[in-house]
Amino acid sequence: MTLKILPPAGTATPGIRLESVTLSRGDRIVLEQIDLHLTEPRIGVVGDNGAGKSSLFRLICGLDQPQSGRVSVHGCRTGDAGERRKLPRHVGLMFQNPDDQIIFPTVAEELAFSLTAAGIGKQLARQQARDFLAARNLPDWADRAVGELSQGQRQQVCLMALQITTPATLLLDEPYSALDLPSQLRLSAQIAATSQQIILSTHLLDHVEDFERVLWLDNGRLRADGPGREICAAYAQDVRERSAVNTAAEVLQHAAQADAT
Ligand SMILES: Nc1ncnc2c1ncn2[C@@H]1O[C@H](COP(=O)(O)OP(=O)(O)OP(=O)(O)O)[C@@H](O)[C@H]1O
Repeated sequence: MTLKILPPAGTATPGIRLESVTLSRGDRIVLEQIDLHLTEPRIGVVGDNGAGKSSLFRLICGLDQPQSGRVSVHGCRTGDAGERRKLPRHVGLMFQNPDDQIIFPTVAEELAFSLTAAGIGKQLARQQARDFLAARNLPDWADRAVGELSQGQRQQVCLMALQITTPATLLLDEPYSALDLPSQLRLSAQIAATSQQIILSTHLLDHVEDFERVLWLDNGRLRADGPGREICAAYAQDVRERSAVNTAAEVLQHAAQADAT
């Protein structure tokens, strides 16, 4: 094994840095030798199922630690337990499945929890949660039971629970996957109106092809990194080519089976 000596982390450097990061789960390498410096306001992440998109997000928000390399988020090193406690001020993750994120029974309680976790007193947090909903023309959502909301509405609650504490970066893991078309358009507009840095993974390339930067993860490796339009076109072309090869192989297999019978 080659040991790589890394220079001291640039704690004053803004943005998100991954330096020679490798993450394994069991004996499987999930992300391999990833080097990234993420400073653009809108960054997309694309790649097949299992490519490592959610794993990348979990590393950035400090939920997982790499086996080698290091991650820093706006100067906060995720590998340092003391600095990790400050991470929620810098970055928030919206999980792929809202039910993995939501803890509290009502919308106001869920939003207030984000604030108390950030150090705001309970009473003030409750009031700020209600004010936040009212400012979004959703005052009647405050006492709604989260369990009675649709999947799209629960996703909206998750996004608001991140936005209310205004971390510098929002990580959105496949936020469109369960949304109908009107809800996708609503979420797109919400994202466009958000001042924070957004890093968004998706299988729906339309949602990121206008982003200035898109990362293409392929089997745990960074296959390409560049302007959204270019990377999305290259990924779509690759998918088309692979599926043409697979289809041809299936046709040959069926023909061989037919001959054998
Ligand atoms: N808890 C876990 N234990 C073991 N392996 C895991 C675990 N979570 C993810 N993996 C593996 O890590 C790899 C990357 O998974 P990840 O969820 O990051 O992919 P993804 O690109 O987000 O996929 P998808 O598009 O399906 O959400 C996969 O091979 C997956 O099987």
